[in-house]
Amino acid sequence: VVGGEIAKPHSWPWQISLQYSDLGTYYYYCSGTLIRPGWVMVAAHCVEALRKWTVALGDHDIYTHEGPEQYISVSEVFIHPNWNPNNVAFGYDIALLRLSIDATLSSYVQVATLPSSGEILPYGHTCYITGWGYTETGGSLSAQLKQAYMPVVDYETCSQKDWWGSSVKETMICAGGTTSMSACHGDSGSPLNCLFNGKYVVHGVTSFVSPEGCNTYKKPTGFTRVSAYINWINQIISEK
Ligand SMILES: CC(C)C[C@H](NC(=O)C(F)(F)F)C(=O)N[C@@H](C)C(=O)Nc1ccc(C(F)(F)F)cc1
Repeated sequence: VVGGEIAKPHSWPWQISLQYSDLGTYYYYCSGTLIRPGWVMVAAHCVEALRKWTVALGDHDIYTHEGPEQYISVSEVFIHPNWNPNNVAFGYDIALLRLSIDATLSSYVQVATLPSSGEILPYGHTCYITGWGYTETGGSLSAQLKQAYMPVVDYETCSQKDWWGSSVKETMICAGGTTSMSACHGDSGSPLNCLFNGKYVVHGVTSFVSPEGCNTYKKPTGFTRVSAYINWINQIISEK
């Protein structure tokens, strides 16, 4: 997350970090959102590699063990069938991870609220991106969870040719792009938390930033629009 500030610890209790272990060492890889006690929503581009994934819940500083963390292994990965690893512009950058056991819910670990199917946010709607990704293009991960205000940019604006043009689809959400805040590498899969009647609803899954740099003018961060995938999510969760 470029810009913004360090989040108040555990104020985004559905935020998870996706780690993989290699010879006993854990590596932070991506972020995600707890959507059921036994299910996590991430970006498809995070889980293409066949790895032993572990989800860390109740985390704030990814490098120190502070107490409330739960580490749960992933038993199955469901990548959206239409995801094309060679073209993030097609969309479908969403995947679901089945946890080997259900997370224990507490004030540190909560399930996110998802939007209703087809819900579209208006231009300027208040959202926050949260994540441990790079704090600058070419920088490094943030040890502590960060948050940044990212107002929604509607499809009409975001698909203009000097913005993302035809690379953005209606199954995506654009946010930021004219402020000093953006997602950055490592924020992949992070939730876009949008205020609705005083509650935060997770409307986006962090998908892409400009190859020219994370916070590029008129290249807002691209998110998978969760409300376009509610039926798929419910189908996977109910039958598995
Ligand atoms: C691995 C990538 C698919 C996603 C990767 N995502 C991220 O770094 C994050 F954290 F913002 F989610 C990214 O944006 N990487 C940059 C370097 C990139 O490739 N951006 C990008 C590429 C193509 C388009 C296209 F095709 F849609 F125009 C848009 C952005």
